[in-house]
Amino acid sequence: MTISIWRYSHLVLAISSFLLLTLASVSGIILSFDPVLQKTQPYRVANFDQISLAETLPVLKKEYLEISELSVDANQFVTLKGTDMDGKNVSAYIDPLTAKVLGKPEKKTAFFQWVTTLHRSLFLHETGRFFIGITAFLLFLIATSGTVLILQRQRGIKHFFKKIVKESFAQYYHVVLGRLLLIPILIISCSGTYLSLVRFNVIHEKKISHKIDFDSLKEAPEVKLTDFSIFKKTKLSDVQSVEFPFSEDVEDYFLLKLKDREIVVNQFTGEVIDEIPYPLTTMMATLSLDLHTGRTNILWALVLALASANILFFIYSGFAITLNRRKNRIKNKFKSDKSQYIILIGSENGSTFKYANALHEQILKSGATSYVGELNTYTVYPKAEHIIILTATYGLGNPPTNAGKFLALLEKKPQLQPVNFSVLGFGSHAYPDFCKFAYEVNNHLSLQKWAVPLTEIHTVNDKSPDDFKLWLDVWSQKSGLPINIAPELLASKPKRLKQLSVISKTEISHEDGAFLIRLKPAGRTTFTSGDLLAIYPANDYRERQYSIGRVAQDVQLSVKLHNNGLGSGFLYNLQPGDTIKARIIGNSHFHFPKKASAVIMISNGTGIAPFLGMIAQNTRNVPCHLYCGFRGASSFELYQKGMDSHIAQQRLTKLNVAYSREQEKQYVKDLLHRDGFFIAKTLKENGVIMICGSLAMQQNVTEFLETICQSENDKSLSFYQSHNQVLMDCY
Ligand SMILES: Cc1cc2nc3c(=O)[nH]c(=O)nc-3n(C[C@H](O)[C@H](O)[C@H](O)COP(=O)(O)O)c2cc1C
Repeated sequence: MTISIWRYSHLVLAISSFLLLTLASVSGIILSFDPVLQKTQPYRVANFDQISLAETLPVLKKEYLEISELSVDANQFVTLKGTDMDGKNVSAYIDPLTAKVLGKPEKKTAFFQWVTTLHRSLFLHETGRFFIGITAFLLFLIATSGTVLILQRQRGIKHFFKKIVKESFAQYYHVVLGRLLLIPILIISCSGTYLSLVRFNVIHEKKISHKIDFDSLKEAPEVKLTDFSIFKKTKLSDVQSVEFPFSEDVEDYFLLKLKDREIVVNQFTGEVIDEIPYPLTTMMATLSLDLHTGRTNILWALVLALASANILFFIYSGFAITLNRRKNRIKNKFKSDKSQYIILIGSENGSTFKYANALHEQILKSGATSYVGELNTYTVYPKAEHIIILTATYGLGNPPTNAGKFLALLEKKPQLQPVNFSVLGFGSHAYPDFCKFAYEVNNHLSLQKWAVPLTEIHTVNDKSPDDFKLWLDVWSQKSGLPINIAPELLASKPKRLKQLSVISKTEISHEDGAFLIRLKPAGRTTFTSGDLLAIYPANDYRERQYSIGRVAQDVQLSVKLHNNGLGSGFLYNLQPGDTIKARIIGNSHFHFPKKASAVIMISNGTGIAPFLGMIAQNTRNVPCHLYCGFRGASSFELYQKGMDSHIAQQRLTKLNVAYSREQEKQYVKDLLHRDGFFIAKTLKENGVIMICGSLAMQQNVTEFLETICQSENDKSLSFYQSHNQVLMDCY
């Protein structure tokens, strides 16, 4: 609940300010180059920070007939206004040590003036300034609500800078850059807000006025300018300006405007007549201006440019995240206890929502009341006439995470009236337990007294819109609700595909055939071993994923050729030189650990693929132990040569191979039993175990690990899993 309030506030603030924020950011980026360009001009003298007023003023007095003011700007360029020895007016940058004229102060270029006005007031004078002020304050609120969202996502301040799980490009960089640029953005927004508050007199800046007792002013003892102690101790770098006495009357004086105070100095004796520190409001306004414009420091100006550019990225990525969420959002017009049609979804990666939402919208269009929810929210629906369940299957025929509680809820909460039900399973024939969870749901429902089967269970292979349509036609006919959804509306084309060319492919030498294929991505692509390659063999919605081993700069896949296998058949038929389009999916939870005392890799069959790359990439020679299982020695032949060279180069410390159909007829699990003590010790000493291969092997291995962790280390397996010491990628 609280997360949605913060998220909602973050979104509302962003929507209400994004247009002005875009203008302010674009103009802000341009303006941050103004101080950079100014500072490259050659008017700042060497050792500026060391020069005192006692050194410079006498020199200037000697070289000029009259001086009215000396000022130092944010670039530390010194400007003199006065009259030269020929009686001509001077207003120029000067060298404070030699009094030489260095150049003429120039006005801002018309372009920078134009952008400054846009940035400050949108050319709308005070009204524009008001809106810009509000925008700065909204930016502050957006940054604050964003920080709270990151804190909630990371579960506390302690984990603020911990790894972010990459769900999508927009989400990942929105959070990562948000954390990085939080401070500059807070500074930009706070300083902008403060300057606006001062401008509109909400914060009142008190003017300084000096009270001078003119009767007490003395002309003696006359002291030379070089000996004025206040001039001696005041450095030019602390000065904003020095106003010179108008005449030689004792009532005229030097007025020093420093960074933090104003000082009135007797022109004859050098005595400090009056000294008033600036009020806090003035100091804050100067600091805000320095921080908001970057005028005092090139590096800070560049940070401001970067932060402003990132505000533009946040606007883009924020909207991309929202649109993505809205796409799969559940939109309910009617409450569940008022609806005739109840659609319940079991989904892990969200694609099933699209089908459920399409059905829901069509039912609503027909004039009936419909409600969509997740399977875990199952309850009693007093007005329900139909329950329609659309669910995916994961793991070894397991429910998706939003459906894990459904079967228990079903037993606990019987419906009070007879309700028709229909189950549609989403799955893939690439997995041995095709749509298993959907079948379980269907079986359990059939046993409920209140449940009336409306259709047979149907299944959708690989998100096929045509399969969905087959079920929809039957359901529509049986329910008497005429509903039509064109399959084209549901078919989504894969996006952001990269071109890869085939470098080499091995042949299959035995009936248990696996082959290695190496592909080179076109252009620069960042990926590493453990990432996934998604291919679209039929150039449609059907996707097949393979674990990548990165070898040199290439993608290497180890693929088992299945009879009529869509993906494996497609890859096997490729020839060197052919090109394919595919998507590389980052899989950061299964990368070779950056820090580990040792790594134990466990695989069976083609699960060895990512490890082949990781071992080849192990140039730091982290101790690596590979436990891999195959049917027979001929299956391992494909990898044997590579392994020998890795051992010779110490990239692999020890190789352990189990053959299930030959020699001792062992499984990987048996090798692990043999080395149980070593495995427990590796975990205890901060080593990492990586598992890749079939889910059945994963189940066996995790059972063994649970036992050995308890008996040897007195810890549960989940302890090591939560410390990223046991990483799995099984299918
Ligand atoms: C890691 C993984 C495991 C899967 N396991 C199974 C499975 O055991 N049985 C099955 O029929 N489909 C399996 N599938 C396929 C999904 O159920 C199918 O793609 C479904 O349409 C995904 O729906 P969702 O995007 O709503 O989660 C699996 C998919 C993945 C990525």
